[in-house]
Amino acid sequence: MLQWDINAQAELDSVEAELELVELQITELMDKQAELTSRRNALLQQLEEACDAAQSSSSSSLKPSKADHVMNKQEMQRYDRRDFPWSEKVEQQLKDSFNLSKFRPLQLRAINLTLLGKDLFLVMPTGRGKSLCYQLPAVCSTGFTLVVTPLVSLMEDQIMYLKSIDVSAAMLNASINKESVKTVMAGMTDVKSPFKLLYVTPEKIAKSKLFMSRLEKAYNANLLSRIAVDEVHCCSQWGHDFRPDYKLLGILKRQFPKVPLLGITATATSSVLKDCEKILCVSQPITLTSSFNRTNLYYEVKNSDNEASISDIASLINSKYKDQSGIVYVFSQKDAESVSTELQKRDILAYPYHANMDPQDKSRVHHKWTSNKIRVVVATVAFGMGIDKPDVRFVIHHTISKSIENYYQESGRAGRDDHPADCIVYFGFSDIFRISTMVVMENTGQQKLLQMVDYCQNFDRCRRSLMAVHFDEMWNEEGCNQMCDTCRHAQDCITVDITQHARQVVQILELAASNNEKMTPLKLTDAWMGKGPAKHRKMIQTTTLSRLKAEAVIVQLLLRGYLREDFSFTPYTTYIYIKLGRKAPLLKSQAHSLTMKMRTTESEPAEVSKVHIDAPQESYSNPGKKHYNNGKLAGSFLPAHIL
Ligand SMILES: Nc1ncnc2c1ncn2[C@H]1C[C@H](O)[C@@H](COP(=O)(O)OP(=O)(O)OP(=O)(O)O)O1
Ligand SMILES: [Mg+2]
Ligand SMILES: [Zn+2]
Repeated sequence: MLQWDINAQAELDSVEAELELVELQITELMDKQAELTSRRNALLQQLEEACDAAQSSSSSSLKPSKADHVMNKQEMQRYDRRDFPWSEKVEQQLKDSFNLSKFRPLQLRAINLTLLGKDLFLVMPTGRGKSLCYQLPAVCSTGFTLVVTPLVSLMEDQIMYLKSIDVSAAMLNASINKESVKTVMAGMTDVKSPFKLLYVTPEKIAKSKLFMSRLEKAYNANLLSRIAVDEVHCCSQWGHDFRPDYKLLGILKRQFPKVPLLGITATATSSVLKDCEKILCVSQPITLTSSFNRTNLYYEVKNSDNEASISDIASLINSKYKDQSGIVYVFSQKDAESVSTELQKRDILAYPYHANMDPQDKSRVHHKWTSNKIRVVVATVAFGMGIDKPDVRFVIHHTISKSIENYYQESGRAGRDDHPADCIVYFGFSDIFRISTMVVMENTGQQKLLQMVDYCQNFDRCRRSLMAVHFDEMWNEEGCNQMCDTCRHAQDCITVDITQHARQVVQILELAASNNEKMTPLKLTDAWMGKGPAKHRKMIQTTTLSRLKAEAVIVQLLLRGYLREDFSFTPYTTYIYIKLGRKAPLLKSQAHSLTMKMRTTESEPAEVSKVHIDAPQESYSNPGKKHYNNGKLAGSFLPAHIL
């Protein structure tokens, strides 16, 4: 090869490397642009609402100009009025049948809107009383309300409750005998309406032609007064609990267009709701969303270390939560059994609950816990929808949830009585990968899991604000009131420069790749800490960080795209390896630096170099300019402990 060719090749390589860096920086900036645009739009909307408020207070009439589904707050308030033709009956039933003295936020508005015949999506936090929004209209209307519910146990609980307050209700599901099915089917077209609510599973609508034809008859006789779809997020595969049969529910609105539909959920982002709108064939429903913020819940994340965390959980239950009720969520059936045994050994009345138990055993545990005969249920996600015990004082996650939606829903079972309650997650490095193998085949499983990991590892922002962003809610800094560990212990965190650590990790992975070797998360951490096989330690800078901090750095690099997970499947198991992520090449630049917030309250002080508190999270400084952190030159290849 000519000298000229060699020079040209070298220059081409360097230009290509630089181009790649520029492209990554453009992607970063575009992400930032998207974030700022969405913030600007939110602020513009806020301003517009403030202007509307000022205008409507200066004129007595409400503007009728906009379509219902895009009404602003002030226009919506007209549906809180108590002078509708049905208002008197609604108030009377609230007190006499439901034994409640007043409405909670948004309940009256939802009830008025559905009684006006509007299609409605209602997004309200867990335990805030969504069921009343279709139960009360049902008793105030002629005919019956069809309620689609995902679980038989959920409908059984509701029917038991309605019976106890003398509201007639019926259900149809696979466990009902033929005779009862006949009676219910006849009741559907009986003008005397022997039941006000009819609960069915989505399968019934998707698969039973006989049922659909009875429904048609009831519709033609004006006896189908309303359709409520509970846990409506199950329609969308972007939601956290997708149920294939929910996808077929569009038939309801297509066949019964005049019947108002009410979709209900505690957890749905706006894109999930848009998807549900399409699937259910409702055009432009009004969406009522109440704040996701449960002000009485204290959110906290602790580091998990298997044995130690069980002892920690037990001593919390035996001290702070003495004689109180709670739930400990675990990852698997095996964990449910082993953790409950460990808690029992420590004198705690704890029972396991998981999907593989007999239905009778499940309802026995549920019932004993509800009636305070046992204190703690150690449960998998199978202990889910429909749990309505008001005085749950703690929900502890022994293992992280697989998404923020799941976590919000599971932790939301605490404090339904509005008294203070704690929601604690034990976050462990290896748990990320245990769950990863479980969700890898799900559409957005990996992305959702990483959002949950970010919730646990982020000491920069209030835990509530992270949830707010997730649920597209505008966040007001005062909304937390020190009711999360990040806000309460902000002084226990410092910003640390992890650039050198990141480079060491990348170096290990490069070395492994050159030896054709795959690194599991455990192998990688071991090699970096100078443990494990000697060949991994050759020629690499081992770290002086504690294991906990080394793991935290690796997680941070995963979250920010410097590392990525790589899966390998066998018929029996799934293996996870760590590989370089798309941002890893950025670390080649001396000017690139990377910081993260770490807790100082762990067993030893952070051994990494501190940086000025308001330094940027990641910076692309001018390569010609030196980048100083606390007087130290960042970006040099000195070993971490010297920095
Ligand atoms: N206006 C009210 N005043 C006092 N208590 C109420 C009111 N409305 C409902 N409740 C009670 C009844 C229930 O015990 C509890 C939870 O109601 P429920 O309808 O089951 O919640 P939900 O459907 O919003 O929660 P989930 O998301 O868990 O299903 O709140
Ligand atoms: Mg509910
Ligand atoms: Zn907070």
